[in-house]
Amino acid sequence: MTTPAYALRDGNSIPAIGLGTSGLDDQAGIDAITTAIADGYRLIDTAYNYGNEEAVGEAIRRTHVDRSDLVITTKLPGRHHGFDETLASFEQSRKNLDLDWVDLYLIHWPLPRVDKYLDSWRAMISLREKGLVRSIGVSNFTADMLTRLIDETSVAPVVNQVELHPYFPQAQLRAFHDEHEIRTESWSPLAKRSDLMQEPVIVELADAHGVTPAQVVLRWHVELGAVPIPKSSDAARRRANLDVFGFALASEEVDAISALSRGRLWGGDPDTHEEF
Ligand SMILES: NC(=O)C1=CN([C@@H]2O[C@H](COP(=O)(O)OP(=O)(O)OC[C@H]3O[C@@H](n4cnc5c(N)ncnc54)[C@H](OP(=O)(O)O)[C@@H]3O)[C@@H](O)[C@H]2O)C=CC1
Ligand SMILES: O=C(O)C(=O)[C@@H](O)[C@H](O)C(=O)CO
Repeated sequence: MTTPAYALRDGNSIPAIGLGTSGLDDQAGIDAITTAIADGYRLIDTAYNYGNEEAVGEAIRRTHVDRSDLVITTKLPGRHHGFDETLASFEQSRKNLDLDWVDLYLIHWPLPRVDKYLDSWRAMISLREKGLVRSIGVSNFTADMLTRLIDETSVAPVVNQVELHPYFPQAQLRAFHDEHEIRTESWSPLAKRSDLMQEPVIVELADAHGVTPAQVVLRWHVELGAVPIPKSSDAARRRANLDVFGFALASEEVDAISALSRGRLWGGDPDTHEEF
């Protein structure tokens, strides 16, 4: 199954859907990620703080898919913000993954109180110039934080990975992304541990299109131009999550799903949330 891809502002590309790996650890994680790649996933999302970069690296070694066909994302943890600290942290992630390069490197959380994300961004620019990272981006950044990065360095992130699902559509931030050629990536795209899959509008659209509620939700992300990275420990559900390019949602159906908006599901306000 070939997944469509989007061109990024830096000349690279990103698949239109990826695999989230938070919680896919140890041998079970290796097996899940290896199977997911064999089933067609080409974008794999991990982070230093997930503690599974080694598992992702082992899955890449086991797969028969060419390394250059994969987009591997990892993220800088909050405790390693700062120029030199970022360079050292990246090197640790690269060794954990056992890769010659990382395709997409993100600042995991901005930590504005610490106020070192600009130093880290400058370090990430240098990593890209050295060819150790193909693309650089951020996660959980606000429009004001993105504007600061652009104004101070003239280098815009190619991606901002943010909490995004029908309960939290982030229309204003997505509009800012579109205006600045920043690709929106959706974390927790299925609004894990919520009642989203039982929402009547989701169930009715799933019946109308002959797909599952989760496929309706993931197609909603695609219609918005966002890149969802759903995580599943189950092979059948991972394959179903990937299979969302054989149908479309009309604009009024997209709007009906977006009307479920009610705010963040967790306390992840970028201006105050701190993860180190
Ligand atoms: N940058 C950041 O700050 C953050 C990044 N992330 C990234 O986003 C990824 C995805 O987000 P995550 O928080 O894991 O949650 P998701 O929104 O992807 O939901 C995952 C949950 O949904 C279930 N699920 C998956 N597929 C289906 C399906 N087809 N039908 C029904 N249930 C399904 C999974 O259960 P099961 O496994 O049993 O299928 C799991 O419990 C993470 O793995 C991580 O990579 C997440 C949070 C923050
Ligand atoms: O999973 C991630 O990448 C995270 O950053 C999480 O800790 C995230 O903050 C979350 O799950 C919020 O509930």
